[in-house]
Amino acid sequence: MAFQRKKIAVIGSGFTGATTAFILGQKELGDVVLVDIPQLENPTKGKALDMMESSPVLGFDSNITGTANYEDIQGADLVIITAGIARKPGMSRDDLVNTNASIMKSVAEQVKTHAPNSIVLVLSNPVDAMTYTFFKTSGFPKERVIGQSGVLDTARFRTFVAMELNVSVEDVSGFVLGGHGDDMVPLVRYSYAGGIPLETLIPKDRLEQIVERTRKGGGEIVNLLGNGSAYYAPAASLVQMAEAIIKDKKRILPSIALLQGEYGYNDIYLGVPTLLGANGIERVIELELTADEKAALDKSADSVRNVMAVLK
Ligand SMILES: NC(=O)C1=CN([C@@H]2O[C@H](COP(=O)(O)OP(=O)(O)OC[C@H]3O[C@@H](n4cnc5c(N)ncnc54)[C@H](O)[C@@H]3O)[C@@H](O)[C@H]2O)C=CC1
Ligand SMILES: O=C([O-])CC(=O)C(=O)O
Repeated sequence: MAFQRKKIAVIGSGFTGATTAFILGQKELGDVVLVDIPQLENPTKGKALDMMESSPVLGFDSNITGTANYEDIQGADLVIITAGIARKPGMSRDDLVNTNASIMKSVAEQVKTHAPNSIVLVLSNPVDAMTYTFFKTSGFPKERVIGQSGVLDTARFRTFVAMELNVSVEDVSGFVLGGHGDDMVPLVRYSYAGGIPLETLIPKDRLEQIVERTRKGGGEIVNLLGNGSAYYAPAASLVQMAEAIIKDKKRILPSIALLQGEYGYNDIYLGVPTLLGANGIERVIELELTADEKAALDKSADSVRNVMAVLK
């Protein structure tokens, strides 16, 4: 049987979208269609062509094209949504809600029309509420509408722990639950370096500082950049989720998933451990939480609900 390359649409050709397209291409996960608004048609085409021209040097054969025409995403297997405004210093992610909700609704209509069978990864902030907005507008089944936060938040936690211990990041595992805001819940109890519980390797007060830095990790980059937000680590995180789906790897990764009773919550998109494979979210994994951990998760869920209330 002929090999059929996957078609991946990346909506939004800004910092995160362009970086995501470039990594997807380099990893040959499929052919990439980068989409932006008509006013940015030429720059979007230019970015895509520039990436294509790197392919002989880097040695990849994925096609990367740019467009402002949603018809070009026809039949996409995977759609990654990065469209929307990013925050600047002094803003919270929640300040983006009204602008990005209207962008998300219009993108969802286009995806529903042109890529009705796709699996969708949402990045745009505030991402828990934006994933819910896509879900409601598109009518797609919940397992095909997935938000990205936990892979990034966990990557930040792992980076800080590896820096603290001066060990390989590869040996550090972490676990972040909840909404993608400053009250996200890094679960230290489930975090290890080389299989050794972190609580036995790092003093409690230092671990608390690392947890706090993780919670505010997005803001730390916003303050350093001055005019936008993180994009290398967010793009890498999207690609890890995309790879799990495209290669049906059945990876256990944190995703923003629709909860219908899991962890005691209903009708809310929230970051939880999931199994990611060819069908999207194939399972939400429920963990036993201590009373303190559950209280922290409740607080994070309340913050997400407050943002969702603005939309209703
Ligand atoms: N969930 C997460 O972990 C993260 C979320 N983000 C969020 O991702 C979003 C994008 O961030 P950046 O790429 O840095 O912003 P950016 O401003 O560089 O790019 C956004 C792009 O979306 C485009 N766009 C707007 N409306 C569109 C539409 N209807 N169709 C197609 N494209 C459209 C804009 O023209 C712009 O090129 C922001 O909301 C940001 O807060 C960023 C990093 C991490
Ligand atoms: O902080 C932001 O606005 C972008 C984001 O979500 C992150 O980098 O975690």
